[in-house]
Amino acid sequence: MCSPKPTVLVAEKLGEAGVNLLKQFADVDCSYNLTSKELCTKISLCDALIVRSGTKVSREVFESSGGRLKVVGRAGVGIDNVDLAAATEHGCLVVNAPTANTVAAAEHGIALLTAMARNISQADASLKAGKWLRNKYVGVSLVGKTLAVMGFGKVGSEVARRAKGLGMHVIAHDPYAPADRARATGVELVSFDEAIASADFISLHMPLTPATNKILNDETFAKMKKGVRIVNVARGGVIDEDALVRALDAGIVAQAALDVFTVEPPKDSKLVQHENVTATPHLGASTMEAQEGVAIEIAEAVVGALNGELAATAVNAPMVPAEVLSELKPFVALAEKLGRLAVQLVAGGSGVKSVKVIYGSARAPDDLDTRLLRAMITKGLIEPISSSFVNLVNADFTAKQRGLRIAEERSLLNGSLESPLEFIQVQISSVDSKFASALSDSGEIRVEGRVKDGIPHVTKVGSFEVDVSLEGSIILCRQVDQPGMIGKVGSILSEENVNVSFMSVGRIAPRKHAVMAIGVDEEPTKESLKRIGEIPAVEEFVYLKI
Ligand SMILES: NC(=O)c1ccc[n+]([C@@H]2O[C@H](COP(=O)([O-])OP(=O)(O)OC[C@H]3O[C@@H](n4cnc5c(N)ncnc54)[C@H](O)[C@@H]3O)[C@@H](O)[C@H]2O)c1
Ligand SMILES: O=C(O)[C@H](O)COP(=O)(O)O
Repeated sequence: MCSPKPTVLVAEKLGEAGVNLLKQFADVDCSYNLTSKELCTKISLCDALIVRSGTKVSREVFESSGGRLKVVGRAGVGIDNVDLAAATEHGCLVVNAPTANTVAAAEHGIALLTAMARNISQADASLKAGKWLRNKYVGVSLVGKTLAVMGFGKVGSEVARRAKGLGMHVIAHDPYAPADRARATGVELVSFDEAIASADFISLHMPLTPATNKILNDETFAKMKKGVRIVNVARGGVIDEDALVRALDAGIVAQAALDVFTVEPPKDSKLVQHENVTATPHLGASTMEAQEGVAIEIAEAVVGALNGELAATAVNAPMVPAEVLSELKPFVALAEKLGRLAVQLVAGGSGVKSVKVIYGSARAPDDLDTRLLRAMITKGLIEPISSSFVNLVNADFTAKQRGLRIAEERSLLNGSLESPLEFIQVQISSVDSKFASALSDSGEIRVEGRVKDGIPHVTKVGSFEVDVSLEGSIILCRQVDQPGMIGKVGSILSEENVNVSFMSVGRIAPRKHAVMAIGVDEEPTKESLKRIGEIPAVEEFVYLKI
């Protein structure tokens, strides 16, 4: 029998508090040191995967999951070991734990900086080998020296603060960091060339990206002060390691202290064995405190994501602050239902390519983040007509793949600022409709909805005003406006024991055309729908599953 609990595969050692937290909610499989093949085999039985930096979560892993894998949790910061594009394409959310190991990494950076400056590891090894070499291991002082912090993010800024406490003159290079935040720490932001040319010590704290890959190389080493000292607790790949060996041999770089390597564990020992290199095996985040913190942070994020909550630390989906989310929640449901409604009004054979969404709101345009709403409209539009599973993660990607363009527009209203939105309107252009009355005067399918008492309602179909809650399914029916129509349709449905939850009639003028919208709790039989269609005044009707 299938377990009702989700299964979480923990593929690398995770702090006990995190594992315990996961166990309250899921079946937890702690299997370490899996080969790629073993991971690919296991993953098809798992709903979530938790890794640190030692596991490559490749495209093959997502493909092997057969769609079951919903969340990858990275128990740490760097997500360069996770194929994010593949995760997004497979609708798999990637979350990380970005803050719990910041201080540990910064402390390790400072530990390497000071250990390198005073030859601690070399002197220790020499003493343990029975030697007493006091002249050989004379170090350099830190006070008054210039430290260039490359990447002034969470770790970089903590390193900067600590280095200032050691009496160093700290400068930083970070193209995206706000200058006032740096200034508040007493750090001047400078250009890349200025940073590397003026530094006595360089400490690397940027992520590994195509732009930072091998950012320290033969050319950049040549621009540095002779005798510069380098610390890397970021990612090995930001340094061209062969070039670093050459720079060390040439004396351009006097010393390096490295916690991270291009390939881990490093295959080529030339760098690690170099006598001017102090090396640790990627220990930046490895303190008891940081690992417990990271484990709890990632376990909470993974459990939340499996419960359908939007993760605050999502890496490949919009992060929506909790207060914004609670405000938007009813509109999220409305958005999806309007998408479902609109697409079911399209006649077979018309390809849906162009959709316009209008958000009616009294709030200023930049006060409404529509990414979540757009994703849910996309889900509503695509899921009823395909086998794709669409979520917040892959909505934009899936729409693009299907050649579906979604344009968004704001309609600025004068109403109350209390609610984030008054209405959402979805238009599908250049298609035929199976319910001609859903076409607006300008020819596109048009449905509009509002939230009333927390419940989504459709309030306009084509040019007709209606009002039906979008809770079950609905029948839209156009007829010549005349007495007794509600009764006739209602009695056909009641004969079939179909409960009518809501009914509303929108008409252009008395005794002209009207559109009746009927909400039903059960699915009417084909026969009863046929009988509704045969009522003489009924001109067209459609049954839509919401
Ligand atoms: N050794 C470890 O165990 C360990 C532990 C934690 C973090 N890390 C690594 O440290 C690095 C920093 O982590 P963080 O938490 O501070 O990340 P962060 O995102 O808070 O900071 C990274 C900073 O780098 C900047 N940046 C991006 N591109 C840059 C470029 N081309 N030049 C200069 N700066 C650039 C960003 O603007 C950002 O401010 C990451 O690579 C992370 O994986 C390693
Ligand atoms: O990116 C990180 O968080 C650090 O590199 C730590 O990696 P780890 O979890 O493998 O120690």
